[in-house]
Amino acid sequence: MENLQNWLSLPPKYTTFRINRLKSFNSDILKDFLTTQTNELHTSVIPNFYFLNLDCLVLERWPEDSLDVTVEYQGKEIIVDALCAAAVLRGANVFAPGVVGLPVNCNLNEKVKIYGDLEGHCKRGLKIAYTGKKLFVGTGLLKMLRYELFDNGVQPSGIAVQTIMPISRLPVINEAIYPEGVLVLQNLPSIVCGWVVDARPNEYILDMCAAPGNKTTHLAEMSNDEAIIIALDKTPQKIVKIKENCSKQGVQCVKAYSFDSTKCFSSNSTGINGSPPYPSHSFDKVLLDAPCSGLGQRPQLMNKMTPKMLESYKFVQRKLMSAAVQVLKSGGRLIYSTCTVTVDENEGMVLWALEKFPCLKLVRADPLHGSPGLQGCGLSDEQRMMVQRFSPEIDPLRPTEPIYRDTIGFFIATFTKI
Ligand SMILES: C[S@@+](CC[C@H](N)C(=O)[O-])C[C@H]1O[C@@H](n2cnc3c(N)ncnc32)[C@H](O)[C@@H]1O
Repeated sequence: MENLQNWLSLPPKYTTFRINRLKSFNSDILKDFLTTQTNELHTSVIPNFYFLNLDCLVLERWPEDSLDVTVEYQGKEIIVDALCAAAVLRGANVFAPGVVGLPVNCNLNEKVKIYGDLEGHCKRGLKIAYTGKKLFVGTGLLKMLRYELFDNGVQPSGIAVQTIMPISRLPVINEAIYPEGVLVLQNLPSIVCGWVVDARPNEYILDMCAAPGNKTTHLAEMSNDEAIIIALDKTPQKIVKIKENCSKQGVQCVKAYSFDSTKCFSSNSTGINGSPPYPSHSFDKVLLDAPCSGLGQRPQLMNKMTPKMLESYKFVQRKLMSAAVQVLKSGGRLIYSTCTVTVDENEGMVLWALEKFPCLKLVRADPLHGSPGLQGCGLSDEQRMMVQRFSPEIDPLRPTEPIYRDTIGFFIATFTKI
């Protein structure tokens, strides 16, 4: 447990991007960008990068002895909320809504020290030094002044601080260095989840909880935009995001609808060419990337999850799984995933589904890159070996490569319908 807690409090040592297979990728753009940053930081070492499985770009952090990022040089302090601080540790800039405190006499482009408010106690708009529990996460250049952030009566947007260097030493890099839609910032296990679905041309695929569409677009791209993909999400505003992402990435084979997927099955439905609900045995593949407690996110600097909230997720997951089983064709594949570490939402859901639906059979969630399922949670060793859990432990049953143990916490299981 202590090992897991430590792991969750730190960011992964890599940044991963998915490369859009529908567009062309030129690695010289990345090399040039890193060379420029390297010169600006007065070092001579360029961070290493490489590819996994053609569509996954892995970018390492600056080696320890190439940069001294621990020195807190003189500079004014900007206070950001814990989520924003976590993003900075992963190499992001500071966006305006994340800023909670900034001294009055700052100038544009002034160097600042970025601190994360660890307890959420800093009052928005604080002008004086914050004395609560805070964590130094990096340095940056101020791009917005106080009046833009707090005083002009509108919700601020845009970059407030351009991060120079997070203490994690991860390169500050985002999708914008490439033409639109070429790169997608995506965690490694989420990319693996796409590989597990393995979308092919002409397959009917349902993505039940799809927003913002990172996996939907991955599936579309791996099928060469030739699968027939239905993307559902309960929240109407999020459908706009899915459509935007499809359009940015040049994806056309996706139809997105705002719908509660627990109700996506109806025996009265006429077919799958329009909006939901759908008849039974409609889809070759169903991806259930379930709403979950999200406890696998890294780094986690603060978490306000209550035991009651934690308990609640399995109920909606069960309803979604029940609908998924109905709309899946016999012989089809159902891929269940979460970005959390709790047994209830992962191994517990597999056990529940196998017991509740005798027509379901657990199969290997290939390609297997994560560790086996947890021991002592009711799954046999054979079943543990079929699922993948992304976590820091080394399991002798299937030791995994270091990069797959330094990801966010994640879980993937695959079923087929008999
Ligand atoms: C883990 S996120 C999905 C991430 C997405 N698959 C991706 O890779 O970009 C879970 C999503 O489920 C949606 N959701 C929650 N309950 C739902 C329901 N009953 N029906 C459909 N979508 C739901 C949430 O709005 C949220 O966008």
